[in-house]
Amino acid sequence: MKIQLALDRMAIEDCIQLVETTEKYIQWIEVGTGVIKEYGMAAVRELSTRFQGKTIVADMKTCDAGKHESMQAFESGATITTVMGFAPNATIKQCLEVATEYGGEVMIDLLGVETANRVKKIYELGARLFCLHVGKDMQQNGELVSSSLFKLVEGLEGIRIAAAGGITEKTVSDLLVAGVEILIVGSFITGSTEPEANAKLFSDVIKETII
Ligand SMILES: O=C([C@H](O)CO)[C@H](O)[C@H](O)COP(=O)(O)O
Repeated sequence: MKIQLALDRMAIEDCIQLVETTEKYIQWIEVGTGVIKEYGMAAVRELSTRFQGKTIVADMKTCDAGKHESMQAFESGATITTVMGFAPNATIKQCLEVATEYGGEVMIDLLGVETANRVKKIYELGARLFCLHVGKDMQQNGELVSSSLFKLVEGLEGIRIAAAGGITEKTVSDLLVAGVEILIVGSFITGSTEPEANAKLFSDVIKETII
């Protein structure tokens, strides 16, 4: 089980400060798409250099130019890069090939993917790390990561499942029980006036659920 702290839509200084405040409780650091769009790969370089004990996820959300963008992520110190599940197979394949070359991994972001058949195809390309994702805009309509999303990955052997989208201390236990291994949490921690307390609470609930 891993907690991935999603750093999004904030200044690089705030990203650093948030990780320093919460690092006892988190294992993976997501350099969010918004942060990458603001600062470029310098953000990934900065966070991977500062927090060498952590797994760095570059949330590239690649949907084309798979080879180039994955190389950018790994060359900048990322351990994992993300590619959209609706990207062309050729793009996903390139990302997976580059990850193998660099000894990294690819997380398939299933935002916008609606059928298990599509996920099976991606699995056949070699992907093993999938993220069930309810996007920011969908959250505004009251949507949450729910059991219906798990149907997308049902029956796929040897995969690891991540989940993202408005996860809080109230929803994390059900996700763990449903088989999520990587719990991606953003606003619950980063949008809080007490990020350390919320990170601790999140981690405590997980520990209690696992026991
Ligand atoms: O990936 C994310 C989103 O698409 C914005 O780029 C978020 O980092 C992810 O959803 C986690 O954030 P919260 O929903 O705030 O927990």
